Amino acid sequence: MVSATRPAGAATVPALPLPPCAATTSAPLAILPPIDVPAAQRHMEGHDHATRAAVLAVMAGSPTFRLHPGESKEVERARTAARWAELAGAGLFVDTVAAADAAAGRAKLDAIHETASLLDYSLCIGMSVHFSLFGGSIAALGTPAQAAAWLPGVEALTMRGCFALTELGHGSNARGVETEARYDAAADTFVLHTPTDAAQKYWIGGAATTARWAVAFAQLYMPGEAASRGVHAFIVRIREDDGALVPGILLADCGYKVGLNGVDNGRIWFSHAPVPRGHLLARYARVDAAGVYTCDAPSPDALFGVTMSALSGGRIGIAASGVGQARVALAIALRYALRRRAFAATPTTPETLLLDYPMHRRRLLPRLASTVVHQTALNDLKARWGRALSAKDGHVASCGFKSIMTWHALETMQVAREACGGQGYKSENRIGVSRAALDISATFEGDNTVLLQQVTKSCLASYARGGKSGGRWSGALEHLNHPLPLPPPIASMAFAVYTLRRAEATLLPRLAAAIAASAAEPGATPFAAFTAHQVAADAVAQVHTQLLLLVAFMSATGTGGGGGGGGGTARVPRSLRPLLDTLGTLHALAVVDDNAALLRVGALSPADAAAVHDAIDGLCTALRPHAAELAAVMTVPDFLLAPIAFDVVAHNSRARL
Ligand SMILES: Cc1cc2nc3c(=O)[nH]c(=O)nc-3n(C[C@H](O)[C@H](O)[C@H](O)COP(=O)(O)OP(=O)(O)OC[C@H]3O[C@@H](n4cnc5c(N)ncnc54)[C@H](O)[C@@H]3O)c2cc1C
Repeated sequence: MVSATRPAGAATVPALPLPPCAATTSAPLAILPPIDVPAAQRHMEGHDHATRAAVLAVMAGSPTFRLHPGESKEVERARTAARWAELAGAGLFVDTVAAADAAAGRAKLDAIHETASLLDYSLCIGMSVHFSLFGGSIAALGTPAQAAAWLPGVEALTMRGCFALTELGHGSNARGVETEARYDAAADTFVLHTPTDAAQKYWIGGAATTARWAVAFAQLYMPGEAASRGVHAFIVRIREDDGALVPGILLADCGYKVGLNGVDNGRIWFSHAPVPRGHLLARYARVDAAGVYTCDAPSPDALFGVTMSALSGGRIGIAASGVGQARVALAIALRYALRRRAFAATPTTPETLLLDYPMHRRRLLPRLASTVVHQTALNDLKARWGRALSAKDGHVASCGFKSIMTWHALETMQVAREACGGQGYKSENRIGVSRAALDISATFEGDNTVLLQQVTKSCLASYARGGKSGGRWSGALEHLNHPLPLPPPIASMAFAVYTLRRAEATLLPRLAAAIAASAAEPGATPFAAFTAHQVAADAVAQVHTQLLLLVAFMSATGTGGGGGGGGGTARVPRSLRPLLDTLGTLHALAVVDDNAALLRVGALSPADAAAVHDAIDGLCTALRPHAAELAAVMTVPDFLLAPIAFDVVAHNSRARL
């Protein structure tokens, strides 16, 4: 995607000059002081700025990182591998998964994955399967001795791994995987076996060609026992270092996908494959030299919960890649809308810039505002992860944020591609191709719909706990203890918080009562009782997650009155407050406008709904003069944009044929 009309790649994020045709055809007054773009870009990046700059420098400086859409999966895989090797060659992975300071190592890795994802989602996912899922499983589920033995090889890429949880027959219901690990006391090994074709491991990133090792999840059977001790994780060699097959392992390629073809997803069958006893990741459950099994969790179900929640940090990475790609799409679409003209009022007047159409602003600017809010809330979550956040709150936030943010990103990319018209459909203009790759983010690392059920279940548990303690609720449900105050002004974040809380105060007790009534029916199970009310449960999760997001943004930025009790980091420079206040308000209005449940439960009156709807147009119009700066706030270097973000006519000139 090298273009004579585009600037050569730059290692740092440049300030975006206002294009000459960005003058408005109508001229609304600016509501903000000039935006402090460099400060806003640092805010969007959040952390590890030097690492991000180093990744960008490698990407900008190497022909390996130029884009070539439409290649075969073999060529794409080879290119992804070459890109990964160049990043490794630049020493970027030193002090990541094997770092003495695990939190700093994780933050550095996040920065590398997020920056790579701006260019190539396959590169991001290939790396994150190896480092965060394979290495992350060893770190989270292994003993300190296992971590010390294996993580240096993971970091140095001498122990290439994949993450083998999903089976053809069991994806979302990972607890139901059928792969067996039977402990053989005489040989002091586990024997891994795939009992049926439905139990083959499926979609395993890296398994088709690159991985030499897998963390494989299997039901553990101890000698003489018919019942499984639950799902356990094993480190299994699936190929020799030279790529040769190993006995007992059969591997196959998943073939072409809708996108993400730079990742070699594969299938794995185990055929009575022996695995040394010391290769069971043994932080929470173990078999000792005498063949005795012990587990720190009270039941196989509890062990599964601990095992999966240890991995929930990976969902934050998926959310972050989504937000990053929404930023790229918005930067491209906004810049295009500041150059492209269509229709004139009279034959003698210039045609109108796309961004001077109210509808065009309405499609792009609320999404841009939400993208900034999501990025801020995510940066705040990462800063608090493992420190000022309980495991339960982290799990809820990671499930909810991943779902809302990846759906938002996918819709935003679709809108951005349409906003660029036919040019948006051209591969070289990136948005559609990136959207196809990102599409999978809605269903992997936890299917979004299923993840939102986790959010609701946690809300229901907290609600029941509060009820049992005499109607005293805590944490995110603390607002249920107080009557709601008078409604704040409509064009404010506080109004959205007020409205979402009103809705939650109705939806959650109503759902709890409905599930309790179903559970009291003869022969009912907790599963059936919850399932009967899944649709209402989804509305609770949507409202709860939007609240978490907005409150996190307000407390992390000190805007909108602080947001009522979020544990945010509030470190943003003063110069950014007006921008963040305005974008936060626009996002808040859009959330209320989009959520029909608020009207259904009477948390929002039809008159207020109409006022919210109109206020969005007002803010979009007012932000119009800042559009070029807002495109720069998306923090995408020029070399990661697309030809349509520059002079599309020059790029397509006859002279360049
Ligand atoms: C490109 C790609 C890469 C992947 N990489 C890996 C990897 O490296 N390692 C790995 O282990 N896995 C990987 N996966 C697998 C991925 O994690 C699973 O696809 C995911 O968990 C969903 O499982 P499933 O595909 O079986 O869908 P299903 O679980 O069959 O879901 C299908 C649909 O049913 C709905 N549904 C399911 N249960 C419920 C319910 N209780 N209530 C309401 N609706 C429900 C879901 O919302 C979804 O829409 C990858 C998948 C892909 C496509």
